[in-house]
Amino acid sequence: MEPATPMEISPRVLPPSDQWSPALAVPAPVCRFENFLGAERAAALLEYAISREDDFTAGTVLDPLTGQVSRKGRDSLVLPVTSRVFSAHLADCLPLVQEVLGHRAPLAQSLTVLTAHGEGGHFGVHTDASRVRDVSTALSAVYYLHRRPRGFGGGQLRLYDTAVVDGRARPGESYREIEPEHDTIAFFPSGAFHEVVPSTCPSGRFPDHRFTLTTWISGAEPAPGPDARRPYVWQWLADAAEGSRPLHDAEEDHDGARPVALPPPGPDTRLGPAVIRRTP
Ligand SMILES: O=C(O)CCC(=O)C(=O)O
Ligand SMILES: [Fe+2]
Repeated sequence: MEPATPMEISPRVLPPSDQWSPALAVPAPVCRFENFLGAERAAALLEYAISREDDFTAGTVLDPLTGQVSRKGRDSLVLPVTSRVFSAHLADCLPLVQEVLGHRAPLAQSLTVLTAHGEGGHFGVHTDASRVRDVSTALSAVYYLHRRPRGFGGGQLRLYDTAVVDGRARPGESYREIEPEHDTIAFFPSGAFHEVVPSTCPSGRFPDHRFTLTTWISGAEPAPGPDARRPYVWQWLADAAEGSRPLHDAEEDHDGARPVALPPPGPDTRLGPAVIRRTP
């Protein structure tokens, strides 16, 4: 068959205009790893989380306008933790994550909490501005754990697009949903609006909850002024998140998490841009 000749769409059909006013919907960059810790370590970590049932407390939020700590819009259990091994694994992944997300700022420290969502568990739309030093350069990472077969329903992570209209950014209405699959981790900008949709847990048993290790990764110092090299998407996300930035300069995390320094990536890191480039 002869290939069809392209037809010019006449300007009578599509008249020229100098009045374009594009409304962008920019998806938040996200990077997911499957089998992040591997079956054995993931299973051990899940059993550890379950064994600490009595130590979890109700998760809090920080009101961006008043700086008040409350439980508004959130029903999650939390337990602040640290883990040298988890931090080292994160550090090994970060060069690749930064490349995929178009992230350029240096990263130095992380805060981590274990969380559990059961029947009616949820976390309303928010940014992670209250957890990080500079929301325009920080990363959030959520590592998921659950028993199989899964004892909960729902609980997807919804990552909202940013709408940019006439150069002004605001949270969009469209979103991408991430399934909380066992032994997977999702990295995304802390300035991106996101939520945990309500979960169900028919058995009501703690081992059937939706568990996470949630981490916020920041630079050591607030990033200096506007950075000309910062990709647009990070600037837009930061602009849209501006209203959610807490006013007070908290020294303490509102769920009790403590910052720990990230180690440098290991010398025999398997996960790095160089490894990807060598792949044919
Ligand atoms: O559990 C999740 O999927 C996300 C949790 C979250 O957004 C948070 O703890 O700030
Ligand atoms: Fe969050």
